[in-house]
Amino acid sequence: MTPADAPAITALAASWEVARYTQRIPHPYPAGAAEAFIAQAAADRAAGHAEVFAVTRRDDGTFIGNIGLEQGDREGELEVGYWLGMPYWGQGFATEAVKGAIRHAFSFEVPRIVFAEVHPDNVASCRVLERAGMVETGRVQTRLRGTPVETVRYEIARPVALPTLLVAAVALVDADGRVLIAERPPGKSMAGLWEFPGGKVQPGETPEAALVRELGEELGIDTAERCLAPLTFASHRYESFHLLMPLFICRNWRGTPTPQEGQRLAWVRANRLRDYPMPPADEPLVAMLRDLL
Ligand SMILES: Nc1nc2c([nH]c(=O)n2[C@@H]2O[C@H](COP(=O)(O)OP(=O)(O)OP(=O)(O)O)[C@@H](O)[C@H]2O)c(=O)[nH]1
Repeated sequence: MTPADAPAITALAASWEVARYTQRIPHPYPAGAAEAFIAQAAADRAAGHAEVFAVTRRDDGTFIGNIGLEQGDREGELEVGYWLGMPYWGQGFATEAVKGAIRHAFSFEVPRIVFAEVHPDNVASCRVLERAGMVETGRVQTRLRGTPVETVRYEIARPVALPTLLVAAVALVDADGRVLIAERPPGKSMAGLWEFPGGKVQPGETPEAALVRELGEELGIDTAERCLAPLTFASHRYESFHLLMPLFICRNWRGTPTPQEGQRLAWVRANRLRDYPMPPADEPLVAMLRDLL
């Protein structure tokens, strides 16, 4: 905000429809209040406990409202609050502003949670918070403009960065064009689903070396890195990790694949792979194999 925003604030914040659900906009709106508000915002920002921004229309820079972030009572929590002038309601501006404020808040290390408290009758604002990805977490007894009220609390938590897991996998293809898949044994995650042989790439290992090792350990076969041709890859978000899985194709190996870890094996034509339930990450791979083989 700049002092030049004062006339727009005065004009837009004067309406009761705007002020009624806010904690702080005085009504009627007195002369000098906008200038005082702008000065206070600058002081709060300098002191580091709150930041208030002008919300402006992207195409012409028109001031349309305010959005702010303020330290909550609890450690690691920032409260988001906003208002827009009535001519700018119902056009998605508030949702865009709230999303921007959340992104801004989480660009700093500290906040774990951004929350908002909203009057239950302020249905439009509840929808804005939901569209910005916030969820209702409870009710809070408080006072709004001097009146006791139960507000609705909305929260959004900092997105957790998922580790990327590198797993190498291979489609072993026999002379009849069938592909080998293995069933994940009971007790493992996703037990009962069928997958391509392979496993996690260990630190310091290449995907090819990991596969040569895994094929020995899991299937008792010998293969050479030069017999592994890159085919495609899967990139899939699981709940606790993001899987990055190069899929190789191999038609040459020594020995007969034999389960070394009690897993069931199946040689399947590419167009029958659909009959075997596979992990979600594998679905696009199956389509590619069907086209290839
Ligand atoms: N080998 C293989 N793994 C796959 C496929 N699709 C897929 O989502 N994965 C996932 O990639 C990871 C493979 O890791 P892994 O085989 O080394 O490990 P695991 O889950 O059997 O457990 P472990 O750590 O006890 O060996 C698992 O989370 C598995 O669910 C696939 O087609 N082949």
